[in-house]
Amino acid sequence: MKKSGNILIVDDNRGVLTALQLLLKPYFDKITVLSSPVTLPATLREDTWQAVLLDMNFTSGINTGNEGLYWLHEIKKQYPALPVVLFTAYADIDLAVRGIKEGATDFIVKPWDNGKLVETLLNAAQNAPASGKKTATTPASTASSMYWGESPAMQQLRMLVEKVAATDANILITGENGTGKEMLAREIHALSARHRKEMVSVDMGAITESLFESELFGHVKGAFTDAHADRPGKFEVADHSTLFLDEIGNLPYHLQAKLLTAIQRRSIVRVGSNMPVPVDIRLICATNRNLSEMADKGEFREDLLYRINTIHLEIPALRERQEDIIPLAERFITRFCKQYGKPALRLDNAAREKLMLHPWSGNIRELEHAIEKAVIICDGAFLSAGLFQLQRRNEAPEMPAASTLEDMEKQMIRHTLDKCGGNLSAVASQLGITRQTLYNKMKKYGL
Ligand SMILES: Nc1ncnc2c1ncn2[C@@H]1O[C@H](COP(=O)(O)OP(=O)(O)OP(=O)(O)O)[C@@H](O)[C@H]1O
Repeated sequence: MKKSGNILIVDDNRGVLTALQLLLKPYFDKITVLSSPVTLPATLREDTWQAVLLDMNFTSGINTGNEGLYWLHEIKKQYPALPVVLFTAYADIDLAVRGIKEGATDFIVKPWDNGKLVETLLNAAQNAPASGKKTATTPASTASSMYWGESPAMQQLRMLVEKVAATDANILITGENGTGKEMLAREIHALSARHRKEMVSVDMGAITESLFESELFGHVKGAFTDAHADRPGKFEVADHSTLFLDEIGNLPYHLQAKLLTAIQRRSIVRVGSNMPVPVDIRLICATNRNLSEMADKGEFREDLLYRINTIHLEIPALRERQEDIIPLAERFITRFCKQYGKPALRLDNAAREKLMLHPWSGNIRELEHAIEKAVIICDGAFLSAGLFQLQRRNEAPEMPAASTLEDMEKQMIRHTLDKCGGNLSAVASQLGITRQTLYNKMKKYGL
């Protein structure tokens, strides 16, 4: 029988550890046991793992299970795709359900049934990406810098992503502009067995109709005037990898059939050839449009929609997950402070409030840009509300558009001077700069 890779068992009862080592020996290549979770992070780094069996109650006498949940969290932060099975001494369904919500794959109640325990662990190990190769324990931080956030909607999305990333199911990602659809596609690719090859992206909104076939399916030399050599299309380039079709809702109706044929047949034919070339791709599509509504109106082929949305992931708008605004902003601040060689800046209270109240119609992209501008302009230790000139949709800009950073800074100072009736102390404080810096800048810009 083929064994199921490496398993790590954490439990503070040595008798349990010994029993499980004996029981699981025929099923796993390597069984490592830890009687304390303290060394768990280091042990995880030492090898690749297909599953972890994690006790929930470590501190004798305090059987709240919180310590188990804490360690579950720690594992999932670093290794989101690694299956974790919870092991609990009590049939504490609430706790187990909480664990499942927080990313555990399954749970086993003590005293356990041997057959069921083996089955549960083998199932979990099978769900590790890449049949249990390195991806199972590739730290999330190396996958991408995507921040999931604390909101229930994003946590739920994360759970779903961890389940489906390792499969080859076609995925449709929807969400408003700037919600992170492409970033999510990259995250899924990074968590999948296909991550060794780069994901191939195509912006369907940017492809001209005349180039559609050649871009996606390639061409052979002489197929048309400019076809000076054979050239593979994106489908072939993405062979054994992920093909990301962004803005799929912008694909004209008559071209949708051609895309459908390629997906259905799992092969393409280069323009000017009649030889089908098989392709093995995982398809992820994204759009900010409502494809079901488009299908109802006859603007999007229903059969294509059915093909591409085996799994549908909807990213909520940023305004619908307010609790994620400040943590995201703080991540961007750290990143841009490093990028622009600034000391670690912090948001002051008024700025926090302003960011929380803004509707962010441009979602995370808008927030990212707002933070970048504020970090560049800020001179003090705090990012103040005045540094965020946020514009609401359908509202005249607070200031006319500026073409360069200096223009922008000049306009921002002029605008704040007007707003504060020329009170320089108020202007300096609103902009988060010292009076001296304000004088210098006013002099520089002739204000
Ligand atoms: N969860 C996240 N954590 C950190 N940064 C994010 C996250 N989501 C999005 N971003 C950042 O926000 C910006 C927009 O993200 P992305 O391009 O993935 O959005 P999109 O939904 O595909 O946008 P569009 O609809 O315009 O194509 C990017 O710079 C990305 O780095």
